[in-house]
Amino acid sequence: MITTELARIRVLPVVVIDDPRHAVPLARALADGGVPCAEITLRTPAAVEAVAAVAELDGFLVGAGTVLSPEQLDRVVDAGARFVVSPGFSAVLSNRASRHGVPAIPGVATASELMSARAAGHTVVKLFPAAQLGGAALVPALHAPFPDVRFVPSGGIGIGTAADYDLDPVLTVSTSWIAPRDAIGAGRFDEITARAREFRAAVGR
Ligand SMILES: O=C(O)C(=O)C[C@H](O)[C@H](O)COP(=O)(O)O
Repeated sequence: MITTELARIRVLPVVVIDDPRHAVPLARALADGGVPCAEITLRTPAAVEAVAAVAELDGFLVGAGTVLSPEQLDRVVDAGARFVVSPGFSAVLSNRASRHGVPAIPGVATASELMSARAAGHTVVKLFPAAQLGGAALVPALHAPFPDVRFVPSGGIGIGTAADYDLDPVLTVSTSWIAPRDAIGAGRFDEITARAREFRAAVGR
């Protein structure tokens, strides 16, 4: 199962790719650092091509992020995305993902949003933007009334706070800290491998 794989890897790098030719070296750099997965955000025109390139790699789990519309969802699933992530919850996206049989991880920022997502069948949600909402303390607070839910905290989490999120209800920790956009653009893949290793060590297990 995808969520089991994400939980095992324990870190989900969020990446913004400007040039699709960077996608495969980036994926290899992350895997070399012990983090064989990525969420490629649909924030650049290169994103769908980047998903398709990385989907060809054995042993690498690629998802798409910043999925805002059903049309985008169709496109990334066609390109080979194995899971989709959104900053918020949308029933339309949720239905579309189920139709494709692809796991969707919607973002929630409040208990009400979590109730909507749960009513649509989601038991894995992204907690976004985690740091700005109050940080790691939010996880046990929201987990108490929703013990069946696991969280993917995302937003403002860097190496300084990564260890705070090493909590049982956390499925995996999402961060753009590992692969900054400028490092990808400049081809500093060794640096990305080192950051992957460092962040992975910080979230434990
Ligand atoms: O829009 C989405 O679907 C997203 O994926 C949002 C990202 O999870 C965060 O933007 C990552 O936050 P930073 O680690 O602070 O950069």
